[in-house]
Amino acid sequence: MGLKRKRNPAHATSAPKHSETRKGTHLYRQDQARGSSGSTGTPQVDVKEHHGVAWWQQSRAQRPLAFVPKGPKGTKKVPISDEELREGAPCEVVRDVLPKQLANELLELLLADVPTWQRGQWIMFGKTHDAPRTSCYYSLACGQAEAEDSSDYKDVSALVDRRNAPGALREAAHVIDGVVRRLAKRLERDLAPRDRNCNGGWAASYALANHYADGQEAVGAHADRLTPLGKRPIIASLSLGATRTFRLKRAAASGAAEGTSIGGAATSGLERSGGGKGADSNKAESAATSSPAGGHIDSVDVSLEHNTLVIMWPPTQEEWRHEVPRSKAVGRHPVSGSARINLTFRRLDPASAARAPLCRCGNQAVLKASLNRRPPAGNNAGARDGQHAYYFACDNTKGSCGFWRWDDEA
Ligand SMILES: O=C(O)CCC(=O)C(=O)O
Ligand SMILES: [Fe+2]
Repeated sequence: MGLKRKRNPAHATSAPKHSETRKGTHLYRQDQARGSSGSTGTPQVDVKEHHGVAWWQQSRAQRPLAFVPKGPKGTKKVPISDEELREGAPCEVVRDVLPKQLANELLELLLADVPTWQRGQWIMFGKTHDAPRTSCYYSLACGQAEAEDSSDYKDVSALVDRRNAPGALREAAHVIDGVVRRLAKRLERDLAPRDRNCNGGWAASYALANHYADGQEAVGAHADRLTPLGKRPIIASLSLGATRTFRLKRAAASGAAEGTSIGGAATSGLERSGGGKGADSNKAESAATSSPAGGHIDSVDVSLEHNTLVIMWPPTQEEWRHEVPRSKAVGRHPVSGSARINLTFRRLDPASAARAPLCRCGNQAVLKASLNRRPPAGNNAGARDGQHAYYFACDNTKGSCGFWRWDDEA
């Protein structure tokens, strides 16, 4: 706090520009350029040029970060621009989001904290497994971590503890709140009323931190829990350290049948869908339907470089799944090496958490979105945004009691 930092253009324009003159940038970019010839973790691309400029000559701002699969098997990756990503998927990337010095300081500070983070656990067929990453919650609610109700969290596991965010993390959250609110202006009417700028705008109340020591650590395909965040949440995801691939797929395109639900998968259950074991293998599934022109995207890989923010706008958690697959090609960072830290900035919606009924097991049921989008006859579930029907269901991974109820919130 209180440190003088250079102003970042990302905070002032909707298409942040890379500053060639920013102090300290030059050295770092040389390092990135070295990495880009082989080890940035960027997906293998079959083209050498994008928008007429050779790959290695492109500045960080021009270099495409998003790639869609092409060809019948989806093995080729075609770069798309930031605008094409924004048009084809409900998410966008902001490069160099934090002042460089703050991003580096935050990385070092969190790396020092990492040995105290814990592995979440998940249960499959009655067996408990350790998550392939370590995690921790940082509360941004003004030093209130102890006072908050632990049942409000549970994105990961009751095992993962919460602590008050250090100053640099609060400062980063403040910058990110501002960036999200600025970019949210054009989406105002698609946002949940609580997040609209006319109601004061979105602000993160906590950050879920994940540490991936190397390319063997991952998170499987999932949607983040709606229960603690409410319907149509905004989630802002900051990457620090090594470069990894963030894969987004439409839930319907990843094999979900009509009526399939999404949005209730706890991170503790993520590995069920493949992140634990060679998640790269599901690459080809939706390849044929992705448009490199950006009009319609079913699947996209985003290369997450140090200090890049991905904003998942609604309805990402309702309609898409995201993952960080295992990978041999991790783009090393000068400070963290092969390790990557991710912070997902989220806003708790205590009213949403409080509405979840108890299932017959006596646990809080989870809120899920139905992908078939049809509110049931005679029920106003889903009528509020006209897009999704929502329901509550038992979340007991050791054996469901079968509890299920439409959410009829008007
Ligand atoms: O590491 C990432 O980029 C994603 C993490 C994530 O999806 C989660 O914590 O829910
Ligand atoms: Fe997630």
